[in-house]
Amino acid sequence: MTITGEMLIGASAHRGGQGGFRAVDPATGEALDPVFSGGGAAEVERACALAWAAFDAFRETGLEQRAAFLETVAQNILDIGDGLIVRAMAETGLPRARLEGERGRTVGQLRLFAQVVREGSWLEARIDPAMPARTPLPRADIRQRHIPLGPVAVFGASNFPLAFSVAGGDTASAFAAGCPVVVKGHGAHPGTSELVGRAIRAAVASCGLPEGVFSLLFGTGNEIGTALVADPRIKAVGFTGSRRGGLALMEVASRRPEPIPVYAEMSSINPVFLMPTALASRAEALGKGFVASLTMGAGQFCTNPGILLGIEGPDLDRFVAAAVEALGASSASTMLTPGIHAAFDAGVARLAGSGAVTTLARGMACSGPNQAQAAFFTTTADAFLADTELQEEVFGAASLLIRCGDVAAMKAVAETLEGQLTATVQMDAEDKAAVAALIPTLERKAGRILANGWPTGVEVCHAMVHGGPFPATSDARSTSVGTLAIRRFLRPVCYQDIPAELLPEAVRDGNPLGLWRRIDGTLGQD
Ligand SMILES: NC(=O)C1=CN([C@@H]2O[C@H](COP(=O)(O)OP(=O)(O)OC[C@H]3O[C@@H](n4cnc5c(N)ncnc54)[C@H](OP(=O)(O)O)[C@@H]3O)[C@@H](O)[C@H]2O)C=CC1
Ligand SMILES: O=C(O)CCC(=O)C(=O)O
Repeated sequence: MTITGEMLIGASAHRGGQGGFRAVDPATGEALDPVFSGGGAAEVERACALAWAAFDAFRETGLEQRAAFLETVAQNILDIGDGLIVRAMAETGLPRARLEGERGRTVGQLRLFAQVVREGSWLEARIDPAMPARTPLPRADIRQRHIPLGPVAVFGASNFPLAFSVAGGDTASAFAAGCPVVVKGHGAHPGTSELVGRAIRAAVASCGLPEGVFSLLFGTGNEIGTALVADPRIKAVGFTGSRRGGLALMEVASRRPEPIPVYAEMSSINPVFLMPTALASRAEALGKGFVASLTMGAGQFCTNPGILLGIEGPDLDRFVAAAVEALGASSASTMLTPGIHAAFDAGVARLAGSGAVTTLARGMACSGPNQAQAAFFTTTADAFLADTELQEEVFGAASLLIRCGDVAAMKAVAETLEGQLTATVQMDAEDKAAVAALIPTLERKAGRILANGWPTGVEVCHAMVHGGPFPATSDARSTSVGTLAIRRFLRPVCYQDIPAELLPEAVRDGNPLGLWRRIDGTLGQD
């Protein structure tokens, strides 16, 4: 498949009037062909008009047709072949194995949402039959199903060029809900984005769907993203990126005459609690495991273990010694973009320059452009509690160990943390009581609590929560990974005394879709 540098607006490919830009191979600094054109207000207008025109037809597609569409997108992405991986490697500096794995996750995610669509419980059909003889007042016939919100704006993430980008979790869940999608592709990997965009567009055509179900826009600067979120036909936003970017888009969304929900996944430092018995029994293994999680993908995961908490003493010292050794032997890795690399270096310099922080180790020296050396720091619980800046995420392989006096001090630090995507406890059986005391705090702080694992690597499944209180996300009631992500793009509609022939199939008598429905409060397939 050829990469042309055009935007994909419905069925047409389009060169925008804004300045052109090229992707950069972060490993070499070389600009890659072709030149991509950036769009502006005119392209947003066209894509949103098409998305709106497609909405009513797309949202009433049969469950089977919509599921088949998701499966066709998945197959089309696979059919691009190795060219997709090669282009993504050049645009991101990420290694082949990681990108092949990410492609598998992306395709698997689309197929999982196809199963969800077919199964239909996301419609949450409910029927409270009329009770004409009820006294003192009769009850009307009241039925409910969920419908999609409308066209969704999706911002591709820099750090997952496939799984959180053009056909990533936000797009898959919005399509599953029945929402047309307008993607603002990330400028760091436009070629990868175009290839995947063309795969989606081909699926739209071959599945007989209206062209406005999908568009892909590019643009440097904030103009196009702002215009997209402000467009009255956009009804929700999916975003993964910086706290500043997420907050800016939330502001745009809330100032609209009709404010809309923004589901932004932004900033998380993912605390790891090293409980005393676990440290005593396996400090060295924990030190190595921590460094493997920290340095994976140059640390460019929002689930990266950015702080650790442990109790002062010889066991913690053994952990530190093992981590220092492993981190010192870790090679410098290419980061995704010069901007992300510069932000990492600035964040590391900020920590290294803090009077309250000691540098424990740095990774191996850099040997090419945009490479980052992993960094491991330590401070005390008191210093951490006194300086809120120490909580700021450093995106990349940098982590801060907080030395605590006892388990109570660990809990005190946990209480001051901002919202998190994850919280991890490393525990043995003897730590159970202390962990039980910590869990209520962790539940209030994080979307996912893990024991004896590492937070990087999110399973795409039904029970996953990749979310959490602000600033991990803008809406703690949601997840951006896993099948529950579909809920973000749905809303309930109630039908009261609507004639049978006008009711949607999901709530008709006789259950023509064979759904699980709640009838007068009881779940069943009647
Ligand atoms: N926690 C996480 O999951 C992640 C955090 N990050 C953090 O983000 C930093 C920058 O990386 P990046 O991935 O580019 O994230 P950004 O938040 O800077 O950008 C993400 C997307 O949002 C758009 N955008 C950002 N700000 C605005 C705005 N004010 N108005 C309109 N659109 C906007 C960008 O468009 P444009 O490029 O045109 O500005 C881009 O398409 C990293 O250094 C890191 O700190 C990055 C990835 C994941
Ligand atoms: O750890 C993962 O698999 C997902 C991380 C993520 O969502 C992110 O870095 O944006």
